[in-house]
Amino acid sequence: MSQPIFSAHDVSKVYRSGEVEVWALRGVDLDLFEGEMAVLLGPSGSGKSTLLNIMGGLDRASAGTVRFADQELTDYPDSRLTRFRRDHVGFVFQFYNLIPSLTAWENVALVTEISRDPMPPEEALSLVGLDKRMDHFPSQLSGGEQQRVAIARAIAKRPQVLLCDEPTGALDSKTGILVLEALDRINREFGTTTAVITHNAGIREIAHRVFTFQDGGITQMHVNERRIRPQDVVW
Ligand SMILES: Nc1ncnc2c1ncn2[C@@H]1O[C@H](COP(=O)(O)OP(=O)(O)OP(=O)(O)O)[C@@H](O)[C@H]1O
Repeated sequence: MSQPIFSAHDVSKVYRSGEVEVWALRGVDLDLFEGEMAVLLGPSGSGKSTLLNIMGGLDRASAGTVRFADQELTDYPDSRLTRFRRDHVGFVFQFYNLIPSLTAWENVALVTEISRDPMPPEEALSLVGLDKRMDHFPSQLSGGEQQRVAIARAIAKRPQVLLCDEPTGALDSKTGILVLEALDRINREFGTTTAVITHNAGIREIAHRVFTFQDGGITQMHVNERRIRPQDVVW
């Protein structure tokens, strides 16, 4: 770990609906270092997803700045933000958003066809342990396997950053651990900077650093002296 690849500085986000204002983020600072695995914890509504979406270019801050490497994202027009997202960021969400009528291989190929320097879909699927399931449709796969297809789809374009919002939220412990193993492997082998939002406090121990959110702010940052392997996570 050396340089921050992401720097969010004094980021606030206000959602307005008529007279009502919701402050989702209140002046948050967060750096993510190249190659780091970060876990974001905190109660529902504390602002975790909002910050991840802003860093990944899916949403915009109301105030503050976000930098990625040497790019200042804050004032990018939509077209440039879309390009940044496409070129550099992989997203994994709680629900896998696979296309049901396409096989695992085809779901991944959809992304590799429009990427600049992708790995072949079969390589991405092999990295998440699904080399034997490439021709299966989502309905023929378990929840954990579908999530691993979603991870393969996210990493196939070789993103520098992987942003994961509750990737194990819909999974039991056994399949959840397989999903964490896939994320851990990609982080270690490719040095992909990875941020994982979770409600499962046991997962914190696989991270280099753990950020705890409360009421739209980060109230604690903890450095793990020793990271544990996903298979040793106590669910
Ligand atoms: N589009 C929106 N319009 C209005 N309010 C929103 C919107 N998106 C989020 N919020 C509010 O912003 C606050 C932060 O939401 P956010 O989803 O970032 O929290 P979170 O910590 O990720 O929660 P969870 O763990 O439940 O996903 C919440 O009060 C939420 O209701």
